[in-house]
Amino acid sequence: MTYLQSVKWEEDALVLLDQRLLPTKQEYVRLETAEAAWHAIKDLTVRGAPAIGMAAAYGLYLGIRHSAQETFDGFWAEMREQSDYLNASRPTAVNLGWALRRMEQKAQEEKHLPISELKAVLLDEAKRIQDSDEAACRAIGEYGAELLQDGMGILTHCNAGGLATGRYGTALSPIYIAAEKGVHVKVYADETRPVLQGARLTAYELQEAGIDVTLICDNMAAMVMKNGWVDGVIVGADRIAANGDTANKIGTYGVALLAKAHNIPFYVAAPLSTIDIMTPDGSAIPIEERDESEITIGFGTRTAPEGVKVYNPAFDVTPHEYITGIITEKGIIRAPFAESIHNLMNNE
Ligand SMILES: CSC[C@@H](O)[C@@H](O)C(=O)COP(=O)(O)O
Repeated sequence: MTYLQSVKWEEDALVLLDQRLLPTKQEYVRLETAEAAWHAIKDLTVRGAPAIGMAAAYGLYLGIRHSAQETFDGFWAEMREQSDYLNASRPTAVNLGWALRRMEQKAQEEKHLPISELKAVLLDEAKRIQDSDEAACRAIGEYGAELLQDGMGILTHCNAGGLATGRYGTALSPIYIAAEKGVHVKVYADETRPVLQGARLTAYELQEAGIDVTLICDNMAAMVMKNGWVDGVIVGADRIAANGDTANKIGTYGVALLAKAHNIPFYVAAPLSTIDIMTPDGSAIPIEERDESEITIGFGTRTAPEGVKVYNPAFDVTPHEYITGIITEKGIIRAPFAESIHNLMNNE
């Protein structure tokens, strides 16, 4: 399988695959400041919840690596400021805040170190966040692959594949791992309006990996299900509330309703870092609204009248009652989700 790494630490800089350019161009951008990382997260150069978390962790290191502070208190004040700044780049994916908190916790644990050594420890922590995320994605794939059988049709929405994280991704990981074991499914990839992560990224990476993929417009999912071509849905997540309600790319809720209507199991695949036990239910998940130009001038051509009112939420929330199971690196959890999530997170 072709493996395009979307987040790398290379020669003292954060290096990101520019996901806005795929599938026609593969270009990496080199970022050396927290401001550059903030903009890359905001403008979707790097995207997908876990990758946003990794980029933020490296971004925080970039923000403090030249700090002239000599005491921990001074350094900590600067670090908190940079962390709050990066945390404000996008509101929905909880992995962003999760990764920043993990960096802060590391700084507190190692506060006795001289500042120069503490900086090195923080860079190591960012690398560890990336490594543990990639391992979690592989484990998600192992659990999820058990749900798949040769010849099944699987529908997915947005990009929660290797381009959203490491080699395997979250929602696509079961498909890749199953293929490694000789179990081949047929994937239907929703193109995912407005910015087409499904078309540009999911269809691209599955095709590169030699997986049978068929691209459909979002509004074709019902027909494809009615035709009997879909045996299961697997999507990623940007934030999962304590009761299992799940925020994912806009359109996911509609897919879940369709799956329910057609009696098709609907799975969410996500690492534990995407579960936010501080958010009681979906109504408390902040939903990012993005610029109207994503809809009116999507790809360089104006497709709507000047001045038309536009509503552009980037995510929606699927209530837990439409979710068959959540595939995590610790196994598949099922209803009652509040209880399953509580048990899972308290055993961590
Ligand atoms: C792996 S993140 C979950 C995805 O399914 C999806 O919602 C996503 O990639 C997030 O969207 P994006 O706005 O591209 O960052």
